[in-house]
Amino acid sequence: MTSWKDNPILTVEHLTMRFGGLVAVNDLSFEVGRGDITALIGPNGAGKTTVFNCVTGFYKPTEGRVTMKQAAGEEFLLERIPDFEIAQHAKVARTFQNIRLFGGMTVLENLMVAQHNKLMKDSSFTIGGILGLAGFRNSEKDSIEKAKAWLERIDLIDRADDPAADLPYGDQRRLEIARAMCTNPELLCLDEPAAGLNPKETLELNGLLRSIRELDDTSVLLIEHDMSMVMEISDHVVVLDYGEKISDGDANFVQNDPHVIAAYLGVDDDEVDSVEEEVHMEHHP
Ligand SMILES: Nc1ncnc2c1ncn2[C@@H]1O[C@H](COP(=O)(O)OP(=O)(O)OP(=O)(O)O)[C@@H](O)[C@H]1O
Repeated sequence: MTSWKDNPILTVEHLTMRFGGLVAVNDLSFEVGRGDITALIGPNGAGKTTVFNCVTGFYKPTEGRVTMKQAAGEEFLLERIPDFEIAQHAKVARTFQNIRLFGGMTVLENLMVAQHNKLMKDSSFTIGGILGLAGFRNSEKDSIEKAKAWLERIDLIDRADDPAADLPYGDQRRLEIARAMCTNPELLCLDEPAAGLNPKETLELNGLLRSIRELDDTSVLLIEHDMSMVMEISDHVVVLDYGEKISDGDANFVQNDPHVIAAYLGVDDDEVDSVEEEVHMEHHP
């Protein structure tokens, strides 16, 4: 199954990222299908975060091309545009490994700040606009409505006026995703969204990600170490090891790929054949 090749929202071609002598990502190509949940996995140091940083404009790749194609057909070469434009114009949003909410602001304010760009644009960046012209007022009302709708969805409407830092960890993670969604992304990039979550919180996260795929026309690209979570919700999994792609397919394909098993077990390449035999034996005893 390779449906992601037929209608990709993101196409990564020959991406290479070097840090001095270290090649963190080497000639990597893959697609992210529109409407899919795609996971980027691999052992520690495989290059996953580096790929994310190239896609979201935090790093300029040494070589290669990253193309974002919006639903309306417009294309953006992400390696050529500054990171703030990637969020605003290309409609790619991201979260980070460590939570980056504004802890002293309320839960609601965190979702309002995310919509700051639109608010400022609708007020024509003027003080008059902000001090009460209809455009700004309407826009502000829309922003509040949107924030409220997201708080309902993540079940935090009762905590709207509490400081974000007072929320339990799992709620902060979901608030971060809601904040990213308030920027209306077509592609949402999540860096280890399940890290530190308990099983109940992971289930809630899965529900949220599925609802985003189904209700918001937003495709999801995530890095994750929690394999059961990845296999449960991903339509497509790309596996990296030492900066190179070693497997690419649906969850079932990747789980049974001896190259993946060998990489996670730390087995050398010349032992892959014997791992393959073992995997085969397990499934066809
Ligand atoms: N800014 C940087 N400068 C130098 N080396 C870096 C930099 N960022 C990453 N690296 C190196 O690139 C390689 C890939 O790192 P990266 O963080 O992308 O891997 P990862 O798959 O995300 O790992 P983890 O699962 O541990 O987060 C590692 O060897 C890392 O030390």
